[in-house]
Amino acid sequence: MGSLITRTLQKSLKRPFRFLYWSANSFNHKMCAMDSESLGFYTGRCILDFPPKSSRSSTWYVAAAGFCAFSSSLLAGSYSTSQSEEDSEENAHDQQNVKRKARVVFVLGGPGSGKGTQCEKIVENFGFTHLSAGDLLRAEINSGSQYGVMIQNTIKEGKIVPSEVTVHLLQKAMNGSDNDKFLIDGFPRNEENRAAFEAVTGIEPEFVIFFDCPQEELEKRLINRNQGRVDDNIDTIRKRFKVFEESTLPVVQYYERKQKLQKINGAREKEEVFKSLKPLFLPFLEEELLQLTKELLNGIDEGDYALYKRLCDPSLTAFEPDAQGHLVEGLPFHKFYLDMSKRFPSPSKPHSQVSSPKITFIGDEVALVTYTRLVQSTKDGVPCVEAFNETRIWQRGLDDSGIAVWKLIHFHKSKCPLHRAHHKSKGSPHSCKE
Ligand SMILES: Nc1ncnc2c1ncn2[C@@H]1O[C@H](COP(=O)(O)OP(=O)(O)OP(=O)(O)O)[C@@H](O)[C@H]1O
Ligand SMILES: Nc1ccn([C@@H]2O[C@H](COP(=O)(O)O)[C@@H](O)[C@H]2O)c(=O)n1
Repeated sequence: MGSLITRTLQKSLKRPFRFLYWSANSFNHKMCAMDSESLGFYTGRCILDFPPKSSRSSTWYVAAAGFCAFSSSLLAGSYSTSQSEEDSEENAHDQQNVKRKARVVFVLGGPGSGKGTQCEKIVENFGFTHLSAGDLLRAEINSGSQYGVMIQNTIKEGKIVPSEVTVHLLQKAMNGSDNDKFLIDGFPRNEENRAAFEAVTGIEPEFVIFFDCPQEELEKRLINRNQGRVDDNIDTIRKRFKVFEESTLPVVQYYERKQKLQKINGAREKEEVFKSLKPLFLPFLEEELLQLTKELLNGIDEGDYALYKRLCDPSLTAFEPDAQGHLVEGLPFHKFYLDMSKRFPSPSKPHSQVSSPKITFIGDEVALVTYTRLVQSTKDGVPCVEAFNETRIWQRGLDDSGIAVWKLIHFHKSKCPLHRAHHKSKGSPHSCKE
């Protein structure tokens, strides 16, 4: 086990290091030391108490980081495994990490500040997956986990569960999701949470939302929440406020210093709060629509009618050069061209690129994507390029299973005038229609 930890740490750091970490295969509060130069690994040497007396202790953060590099190699499995299992888990984990890099937004605020309520709205509108650290911990209790009793007691006391448990649950949930955009709610609750998450996942949040709300309002909301939570009683609520001030506010301040904090007044009506959140998430939506448009153009280049049908509304309307000034309705007109390109492929597949895109929203459910499309291909072995101005209108609606999806409802395509200087120069790409 020692060599696995040392290898894992060496691999991720590539420099000599000296680490402290706490024992991760039990909750016996043991701190250990490790030194990469001597490859020494000293277990059982108690250096710090757990939990730390001062949550600001820098040694403690180093300890958290050390532990996290260790626990990352144990991602999905149990905490005690054989050497070969460890190796394959390590590889599997590496592969999962290289598969994609998740983008994360942390959502913080006092207990009852509306984190869960607003996360639901963000999920509906901006395609994020919501991971509530509290919900994951409660699910762990209900799953009959060996840590269930410890988690239950910690929550009842309004205290913070050891980071190794919470980070493990978060990372498992992230790896089990097809999405790459996550709203992580109620996390990081303290500096150890923050350091552990960063060390294990290597992910820094895009930004951090902080709902600011006076305590009297929070207390009122929690007393009225009525969800049967063991911590929604006045005793635990007061303890949670204290933990929030002592442990979570320093994290909020950390992100403020890093200019990643988005402070939102959470003491307003739910809809008003959400209005302030929307501008923060619009860039993600713009990116999604641009990706969708590129996927569609790629499908057209490939002659992939199945993909075209999936992305377009059946009553799609279009103005395009091939329709000679007529408004085309429905998909059959487009199917003809896509089938033709499949049946009689040109010697070189066309390749479309999007230039100077601009995205405009009309309300929450309609977006215009305007750009110049450059289509590269070859004609008689000579590279040629055509340019089109295109506007595509996407509308969001629910699919058969009630999931929000964007569909193309209209497009307008017109050919750009030729660039004289460009197509005269010998040897450079020229218009296909020359
Ligand atoms: N802006 C608001 N105005 C009034 N009530 C609200 C508002 N936002 C949320 N609530 C209500 O307050 C209660 C707590 O909200 P919510 O569960 O979203 O808070 P939270 O921050 O996730 O809490 P916790 O940290 O305890 O999980 C809920 O009953 C919710 O309906
Ligand atoms: N990072 C976290 C998050 C939560 N907890 C524990 O769960 C309780 C409830 O959390 P909510 O986010 O649902 O309010 C919280 O009071 C903690 O006891 C945690 O330990 N670490």
